[in-house]
Amino acid sequence: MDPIHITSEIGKMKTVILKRPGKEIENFTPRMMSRLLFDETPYLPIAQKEHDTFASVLKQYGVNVLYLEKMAKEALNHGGPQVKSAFLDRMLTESNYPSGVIHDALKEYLNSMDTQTMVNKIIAGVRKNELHIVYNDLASSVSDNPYPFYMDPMPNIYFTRDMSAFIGNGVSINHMTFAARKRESLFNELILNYHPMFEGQNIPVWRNRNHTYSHIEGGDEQVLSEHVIAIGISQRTTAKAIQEMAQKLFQKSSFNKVIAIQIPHNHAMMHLDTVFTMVNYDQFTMYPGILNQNDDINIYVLTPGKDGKIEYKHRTNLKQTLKDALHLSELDIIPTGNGDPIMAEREQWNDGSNTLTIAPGTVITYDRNYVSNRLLKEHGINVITVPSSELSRGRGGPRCMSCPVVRADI
Ligand SMILES: NC(=O)NCCC[C@H](N)C(=O)O
Repeated sequence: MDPIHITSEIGKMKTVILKRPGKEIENFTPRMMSRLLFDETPYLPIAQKEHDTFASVLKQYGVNVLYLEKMAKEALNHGGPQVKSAFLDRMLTESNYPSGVIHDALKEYLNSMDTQTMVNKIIAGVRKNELHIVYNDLASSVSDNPYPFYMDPMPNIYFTRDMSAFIGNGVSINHMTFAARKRESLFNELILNYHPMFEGQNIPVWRNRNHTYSHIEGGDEQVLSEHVIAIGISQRTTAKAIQEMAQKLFQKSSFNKVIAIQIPHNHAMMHLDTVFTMVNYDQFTMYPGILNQNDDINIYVLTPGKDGKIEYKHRTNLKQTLKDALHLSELDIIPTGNGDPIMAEREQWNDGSNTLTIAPGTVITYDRNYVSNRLLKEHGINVITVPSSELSRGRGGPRCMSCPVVRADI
């Protein structure tokens, strides 16, 4: 079996990568929140408890749960001192210290820790009062302002869905949109290159993180079947990135159709999976607010054309487009909040459309979205709920908090 195997969004989940929330989610102030893409200041002990419940539900259903922070440590230890040094240089460069006295001091500080503490520290952020640096050059002296951090925390990293996505037997390691999240995928790159689970396995990289003008995030990438992938054109994923990805997938994989779905560009629905997810062979959830007054939405269906070119067709009927692509005669689209405009908007905000399917027709959702959950059950879905008062403050749900590596074929 390949170390990576994702041919659907719903096949029985075998292996998943999570990140347990740590100090990073309480190492910021209300003034930093919007830049760090948070809407609140979570209470860490409860967030951890809720996350542990989420992990234990996955384990009860037979999923092998891996932790990103532990895999990063294992990759660094396996790679040895040179890999560790290069990783720190890259992380410091992307934290705006490519060289100089601050770079050197931070590197020495981080290197003095055992590897797991170092990984956790990078994620939690480094405050200025943790080390005493004597500035000896203009650039460093000028950066000596009242801002309390040398390295910002990475509070969004528990949304492991977004920094990378496993697709088929390969991976996309994502160049993310906002500065608050860009460094996160350095961990995914490290794990792919040096973790014993992946190292030396020639894993196809459908797209790497070295892009400047286009970006993509895993919340927008959904494998619908072994031939079809849906990708959101969103606040976080550009049409150019989708086109580049389609080109690579059409050349080197079994995928021959990309359904690009254009969703509104705003923080409440930053990724496709905040408004649309697949929950069974022929069932999806959808937030009705993404459709216009005629129940239309802009969809572009990309297929391989002549001479390596890509053809695309504009469509507007989501249901029919999905039925055609998945060869289904019927399709059930279950509206978030049962279509009630107030409940739909409230529950979408708290990730009511962000269901995580762990087997066909079995999903994990947040308990707080009781209207959407009830409706899912009425449509025959087996709904397992997890507590969510603190986890939801980061604007992501069960799908966002999971990065599946292996699923059984459907
Ligand atoms: N796939 C997802 O929708 N992930 C949720 C990401 C939430 C995070 N606060 C962000 O804005 O990136």
